[in-house]
Amino acid sequence: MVVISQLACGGTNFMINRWQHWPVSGNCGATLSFPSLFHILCTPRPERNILYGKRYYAPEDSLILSLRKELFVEDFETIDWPAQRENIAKIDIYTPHSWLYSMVFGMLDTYEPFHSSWYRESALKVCLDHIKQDDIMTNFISIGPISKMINMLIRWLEDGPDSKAFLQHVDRVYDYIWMGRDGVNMQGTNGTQIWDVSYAAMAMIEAGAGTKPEFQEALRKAYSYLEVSQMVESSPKCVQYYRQYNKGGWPLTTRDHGLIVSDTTAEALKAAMLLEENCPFIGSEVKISRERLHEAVDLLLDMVNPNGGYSSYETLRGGEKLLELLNPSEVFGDIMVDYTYTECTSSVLQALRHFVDYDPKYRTDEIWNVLKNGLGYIKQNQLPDGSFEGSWGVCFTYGTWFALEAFACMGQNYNDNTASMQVKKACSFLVSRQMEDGGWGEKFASCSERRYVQSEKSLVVNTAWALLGLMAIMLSVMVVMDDGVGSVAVNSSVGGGCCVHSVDGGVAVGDDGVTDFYVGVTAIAVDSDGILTKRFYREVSKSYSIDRLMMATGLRRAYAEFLINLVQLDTLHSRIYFQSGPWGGTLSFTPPRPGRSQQKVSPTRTGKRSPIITSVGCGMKKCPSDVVPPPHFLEASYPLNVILGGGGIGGMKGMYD
Ligand SMILES: CC(C)=CCC[C@@H](C)[C@H]1CC[C@@]2(C)[C@@H]3CC[C@H]4C(C)(C)[C@@H](O)CC[C@@]45C[C@@]35CC[C@]12C
Repeated sequence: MVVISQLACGGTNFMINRWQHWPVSGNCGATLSFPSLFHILCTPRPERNILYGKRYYAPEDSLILSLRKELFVEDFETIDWPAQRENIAKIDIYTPHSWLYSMVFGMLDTYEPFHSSWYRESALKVCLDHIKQDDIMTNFISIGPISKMINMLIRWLEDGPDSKAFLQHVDRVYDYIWMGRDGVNMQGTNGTQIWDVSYAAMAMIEAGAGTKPEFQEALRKAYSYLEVSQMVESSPKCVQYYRQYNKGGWPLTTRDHGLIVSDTTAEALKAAMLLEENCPFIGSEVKISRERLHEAVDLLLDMVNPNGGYSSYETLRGGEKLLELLNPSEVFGDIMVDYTYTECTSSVLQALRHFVDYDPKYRTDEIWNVLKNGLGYIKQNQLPDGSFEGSWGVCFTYGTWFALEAFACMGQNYNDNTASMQVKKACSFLVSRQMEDGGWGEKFASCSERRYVQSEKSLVVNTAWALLGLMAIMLSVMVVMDDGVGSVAVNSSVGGGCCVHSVDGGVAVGDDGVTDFYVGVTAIAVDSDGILTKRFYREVSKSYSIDRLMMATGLRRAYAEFLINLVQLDTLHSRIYFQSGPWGGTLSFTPPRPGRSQQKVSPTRTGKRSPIITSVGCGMKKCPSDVVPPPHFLEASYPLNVILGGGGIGGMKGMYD
């Protein structure tokens, strides 16, 4: 197949070379292993081979001529196309062509004038067959926007402008296209619908929406959407066409698209279970049968890679080192096979771990095996500074959040001293990156430079991820509140100063004595690209009052009072006391002293202690000797500055109350 696809194209045709001016270059590729991620991202696709192999030309008309003038600075006819293959703007070269790539294409250039027409014909037939199958399997949406357009062009050329195939393609152009303020745009995927619905449903459940009548309809619809979107059948041809079988899985976007993703399947499965568990009204009309949930588990168990990790669309195939040498894309790295990722693995572990409790009888031993190996895989990914590099969000904050969620779902937390060294290091990493303003901010450049690049100001999304990671692993105390609003989870951190607490009702509370005051209004939502989870944080003030807090968050008075009637903080890893009473005063405490017992805190507070909210201890009484307090954590009295962040528990609840 490799040979066929290479023979089907060549190196010197002007159309192919023209494509090299685009981020996705036009060379044919080395494999047809459908439908790995690199097929979406880059170029080795049969459709290009066909356009080249058949020498399709559009007749020159005035539009084409004027486009040539617009696009090329030099006279089009005089351009030496073969020489342009390596002529790429510096800014676009992320992965330069390898020696192997240049050599192979050099050889193909030489072969091109003498190529065998018979061999080419049969290779093109195979390519066309793959394109047709791609159209059928994706309902003419195709894997991504690039192959979509080229498939469509080929069906136009092969089948004709009035053909059913071409018209079916036209119908699905709108899955990608949208009108933005800057004109017509095409998105990189036909959406992120299932991913979004799963996360949104889980956020609503966390926020307590499951018991609020006004949210029933939305949650019911979310569940129905998951029900209709699950893949119920794998094509019998998936092996023949190099596809991952997809029965039981969920795609990132829609069922029509059909390409399941491991972590989307995991998140959708988790959401379905949580909806059933937390919403009594779910299941009365529409029900995802137990059998279908089993099919989702089967698919996840089947997608595990030998290293214990999970890829996104398919299992790791092919020799990645060799194939990477044939990466033609220039602008992307590590795309030739679907690698394994901390994030995908973490999502799968969370879903499977939840499933074991949901249905303790189904394939339990196999699931535990996958869980154990999966955590082992994640551990291996830890970098010396404690962080985990993410691939699908920015970047170390995102990866570390997912890693911590994986450790947490496997039972590690600070509450009962089960946090491993890896977890401590990961938390230390996050804590060390907390900025003076209390938040976290990691620049996009982290992804390309592969090192943590801090932003000037903290950022909403990064702050949320860091807090979510810390909260996942450090939940330590639950206190039921007297006004029935909810419960409080209080956490302390390894870094010595910053404590991250999560409070049911919309906020997480942290206090490191220098942090600003943030209020999380926590809608879990999806960002403008529809990809990433967000919790919204709003900076309110450095000094605050109940009224401002209420105004900023929409919290009702009793709850706002509770929040700001916090907190006696008995330093690192230690003890939290809650006090009620009028807000005011300062909080004095002694910083942690490595290796020594914690000092008692003497709050200068007014007001009476609540009979209901009692003091609670949370584990360690001794500060571990390796803890170095951050420089700002000095022995002093501080105004009680608090981070209120979007709590993992019940983010939006405060908003409803
Ligand atoms: C290069 C061009 C122009 C288009 C192709 C882009 C697509 C390959 C990618 C656009 C969205 C992606 C990144 C998609 C987004 C969600 C993630 C994820 C968070 C679910 C992740 O965990 C697994 C991989 C993702 C599915 C992604 C894969 C690649 C895109 C579709």
